[in-house]
Parts: sequence; C-alpha cells; structure tokens
Amino acid sequence: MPAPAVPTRLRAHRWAWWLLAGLVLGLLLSMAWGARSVYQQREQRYHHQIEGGLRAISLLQVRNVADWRRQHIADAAALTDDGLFAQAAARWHAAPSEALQEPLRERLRSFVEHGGYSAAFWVDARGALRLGPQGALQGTLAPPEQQALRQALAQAEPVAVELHRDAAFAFAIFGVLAPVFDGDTPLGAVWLVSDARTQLFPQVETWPSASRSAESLLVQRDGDGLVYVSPLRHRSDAPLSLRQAIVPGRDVVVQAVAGARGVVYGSDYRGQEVLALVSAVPDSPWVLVSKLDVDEAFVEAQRGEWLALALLASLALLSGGCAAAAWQWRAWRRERGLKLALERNMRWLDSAQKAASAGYFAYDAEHQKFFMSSMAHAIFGLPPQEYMTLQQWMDMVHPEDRAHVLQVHADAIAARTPLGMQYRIVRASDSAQRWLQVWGEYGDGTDADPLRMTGTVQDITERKQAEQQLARYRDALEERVRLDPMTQVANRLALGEAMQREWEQARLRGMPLALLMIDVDYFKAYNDHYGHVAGDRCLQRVAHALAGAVQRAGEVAARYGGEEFAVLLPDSDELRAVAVAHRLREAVRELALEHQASPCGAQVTISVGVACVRPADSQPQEHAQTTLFQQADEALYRAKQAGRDRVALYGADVQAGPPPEAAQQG
Ligand SMILES: Nc1nc2c(ncn2[C@@H]2O[C@H](COP(=O)(O)OP(=O)(O)OP(=O)(O)O)[C@@H](O)[C@H]2O)c(=O)[nH]1
Repeated sequence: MPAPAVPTRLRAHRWAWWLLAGLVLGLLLSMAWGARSVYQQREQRYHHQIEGGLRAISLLQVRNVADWRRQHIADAAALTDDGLFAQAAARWHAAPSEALQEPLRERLRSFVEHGGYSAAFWVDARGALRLGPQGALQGTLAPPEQQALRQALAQAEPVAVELHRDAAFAFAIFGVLAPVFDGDTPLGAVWLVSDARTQLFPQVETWPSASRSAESLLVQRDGDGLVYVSPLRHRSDAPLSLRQAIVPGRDVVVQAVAGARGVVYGSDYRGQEVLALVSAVPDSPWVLVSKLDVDEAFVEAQRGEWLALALLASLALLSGGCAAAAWQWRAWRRERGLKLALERNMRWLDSAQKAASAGYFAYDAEHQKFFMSSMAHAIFGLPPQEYMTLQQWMDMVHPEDRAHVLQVHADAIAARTPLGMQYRIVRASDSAQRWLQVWGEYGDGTDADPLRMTGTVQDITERKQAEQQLARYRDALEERVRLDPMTQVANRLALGEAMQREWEQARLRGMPLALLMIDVDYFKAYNDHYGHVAGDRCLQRVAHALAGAVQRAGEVAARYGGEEFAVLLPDSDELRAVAVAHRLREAVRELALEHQASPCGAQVTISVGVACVRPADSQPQEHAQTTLFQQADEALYRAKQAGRDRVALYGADVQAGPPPEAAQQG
C-alpha cells in the first residue's frame, strides 16, 4: 500500500542552533584555557622539581669533594703536629741508618696502605726525595712541590699542591706537603700524593639516577682561561688537558668560572642546551658544575605530560564516543518504538478505514497528483498504484456533479477553507455509480510547503441509498398521515393545510376561494339496511367518485368525518363552485349505488353546501376560515332541509334538479 506522501518537516529554530554552537565553542575555549593553565602549572612545578633534585646532588658532591680535600689537609696537619714522628725523623737525620729509617718508612707505608694515598715520601728541607715506604730514594721534587715545600716550611703548616700532572706519575695527582720540625729546626716534609682518578673523580662521577646526560664537572680558572679538572663524560680528553678561553656567552662552564652560582641555563662543551647547578667547592679553586640536558630533563617530561594529556583526551573521547553511542542507541530505540507505534496505528487506521469504507489522500496541487491509501484506491476502483492523476479523478467524477465539484474545490483553494462535500463518481473498475463523502483541508501553500490538500474519502453509497429509501418512506408516511385510511382520499389534516396554503395564495392574488361541504343522504338508513361493511364500501366509492371529479391543480377532495366530505376549490367564484357541486352530485349518481331505504329514488345521493370567500388582508385569517366552514355547513344543512340530493349556495335560494349549464361546462 503506498503510504500518502505527507511531509514531516522539522523546522529547527536557527537561533537555538546558534546558541548551542556558541555554548559549545565557549566550552571548548574555556577547556583549552584550563588545560593550558594546568599544563603551565605542571611545567613550572616540574622545573622546580628538576632544579631541586639537581641542587641536592650538587650539594652532596660539593660536600664530598670538600671533605676529601679537608681530609688530606687534616692528615698532613696531624703529621706536622706528631712529636714522636718528628723525633724519629730527627734521630734518622742525625745518624742515617737502616734501623733509624724504619719508623719513618713504617709511617709512610701506613699512609699508602691504610690512608688511601697513592704514594708518601720523605723529602728533606732542600726538596730532595730521601725515603719512600720501600726504602731510600733519590730524586728531587718538581717545581710545584718545591714551591709548596718552601711555603710549608716557612708557614710551619701543610700546603696543598693543586691537581696537576707529573711526569713521575701516570695520572693526575693531588699532593700535600706536611712540614716536620725538630723544635724550630726544619727537618723536611712528608709529601702525600693522591691519585685523583681513583680518589677524587669518583666523588663527582657518581649520580644517583640513571640519567643519560647527567654530568658533574670540576673546573677552575687557569690564567685567562679555564681548565676542565675532572674527566668529561662525552669527550675522551684527559683530565686537565682541556682548556678553554673565557669568552662571555651562554657556556655554563664559562658562566660558572666567571662567578655565576646556582641554577644556570645555557650550553655545554658539546653545544648542547643544559640546565646546570653551579657551586664553588669551599677552600679550593674548583667550581662544580652539575648539569642535565634540557631535552632529557624537560622534553621527555613534556612528552610524558603530552602522553598523559593524550591519555586524558583519549579517555574523554572514549567517554564522549560512549555517550554519543548511548544517545544514538537511545534515539534508535525511540525511533524504532515510534516506527512500531506508527505501523500499529497504520494497521488500526487501515482496519478502521476498511470498516468505515474510508481512505485517506494527499493532493499535491503543484504536480496535480493524489497520493492515496490502498482503501482510497479501492474506493475509486483503481489498482493499488503510486498515485492518481488529476485527470483520472476528473474523468471519474459524475458528469452531472463535475462542474459543482470543481467549483467547490476552487473555492476551497482560494479561501483556504476546509472542504466537505458529497458527489458521485463512476467507479473505474466496474463503471458503477458511487456516492463519495470527501473531507479535505488545504495547507498554507508557502514556498517551503507547496499547496497540498490532505483529507479522507469515504464511499457512502449504501448510506446514501438508505437515506433515499428513508426519504421515500418518510414521504409515504407523510402522505399516509394526510390520507383517510378507509377511503384513501385526503383527511381533515390535509384539508386544513390546503386551506392555509390556498387561502394565502388567494389573498395575495385577490382570487376567490370556494368550499363545498358534502353529506351522503340517509346514510344511517343505508347502514341499517345493508350493514356497516357495505356502508364502508359505499363511502369508499363515493370518496373515489368525488376525488375523481376534482381535477384542477390545488383542488382537494377530503373526507371531513363520518359520511361527510369537503372539497376545496381555489380560484373559484360562486358560479363555478355551484357548477362543480352539481358535477360532484352527478358523479355520485352515476355510481348508481342502490339505496332501497332512501326516499330519494332508491340510489345513493349526496347533498352539497357551497360557500365562497375572497380572502382579504383586513380579515383575521382563522376566523374567516372558520366562518367559511360554518357557511358551507349551513348551506349543506339547508340543502338537507330542502329535501336532500341537491346543492345549496350560502346566501342564495336552494335549487333542485339538474345542474345549471355553466356548472356542466366548469
Ligand atoms: N358504515 C359506516 N357508517 C358510518 C360511518 N361514519 C358514520 N356512519 C354512519 O352514518 C350515519 C349518519 O347518520 P345521520 O347523521 O343520522 O344522518 P343520515 O342518516 O345520513 O341522514 P341525513 O344525513 O339527514 O340524510 C350514522 O348512522 C353513522 O353510524 C362509517 O365510517 N361507516
């Protein structure tokens, strides 16, 4: 069944959409702003965390290096202050023998074996190497140590020889010269030598993290430039071999040597962007630069942040997707529910239409097509198809109704008023004439919604036939109500109505009106003689004869009651009325009904009273009519009195015998 193409246009309110879009945009912007703020806060906090961590490591390393240096000075100072050692040294100086050198060697050996020093030597006050842990030595101190010896003997306290390279050692050494005195007499000094490679550098090489770029550097000023004291993680230069000019710039080591302290951002010896923490090592020329690649410190952290953000965004998207899917599913369920309800309603509608023989349609005025339900197709006798054309419909409308139907449709379109009409069609399938009831309504016919009529069509042929039948019954009944059941002529009700009608006509046209009152003569005697059944039959024949004798339009012959009749004669003056009265009397006589009990010649006769009136506006109508009846009755009475079987005109002498010439002709 082709469903009618009734458009369902959902007109969205444009302003509501704009408002919604604005709200969504505002929400997105505020979310972006919030995310940016959170990100910046987190980045700042992360910077603080990284810098704090770097600061802690730097402090630790600085403390270790400083402690290491202090330990060396403290060991040397303890030796300078050791009186027993000084006495042993004085004894050996006074008499150098194997036996007297043993306490000194023992002491030197303990520094190497238990003090963590790489070497320990006894040097005399002139700087000649005299004794080592293994025995006597020969040689002299290198210039830095010579200078330190002089300084130490002059100050009577230990003097450190900063980290440097010495041809006698394969590694960079740090030394301390501890002067020894016999009273005020300088005897010499003990030279304590440390291997920086195993003793110092590990202090700055150890990092409590698995960072790939973390590095601590000990640097110191060297004339106009600077020198890298500790080994480099990313270069193979030997300690103290890498020198660099102090050129102002972003180099963190240059900044450190130039006096910068604390957190410094800049580049390192690789040209890499680094975050550095610069601290001076107390009581030393060294500056410790602990640094991390910015890439590693922050970019990876940023990557982590982005990852977390991406995770959050994914979660949000997933949640949004789930919500959208849930919403879609709900909408789908709702739509499905509506569809099912619609299908159910359509089935009910179809059933209702079948039960009511009604179909529905939508007429597209632009394309002149009717889209109809299957029931509507059946009503028009068309096979189920997509639509019915306007021409098809017009051809089917009954030719007698066509002009009227088209006019009503045109009026409904023009006035946009609902349409309701009944008309006939010649059904396409069997050419049967059918009555249809159509209800329709035209739309507003705007640009967006072309002119369209929707409505219902119902086959009301059976109802129409029933109505016509009913009308016929009603007419018949109406007729019967105004008929005397026994004689089948009009009764008093019909006579009264005719009197009203004809009176009005006569009054308007100024014409006369006549009333004849008729009574069967000696009818009691007839009944008595022939019986009531015969009496009835007699009355029927008399009535029939009277009715047959009045032929002009508007003339009414009625049974007035019992054996009495009345005849109303419009447009009749007294002359004509008397003539008609005689004709009626003659018509009864011609029946030749035997009446042995009648003194009027052994057959049924009638007496007639005639009265005439010319209705006028001045007369009260009811009263005038009553008067007319009374006058006709009085004339009848006079006819009876005069011997019966005759005509009496009210207000004139009663005549007997045959009717006058004029009456015969009237
Ligand atoms: N059979 C029959 N008799 C009727 C009917 N209606 C009235 N009658 C009789 O008609 C008679 C009328 O009698 P009356 O009024 O005395 O008058 P009449 O005998 O005809 O005498 P006049 O009228 O003076 O000539 C009565 O006997 C009624 O019973 C009817 O429908 N059928």
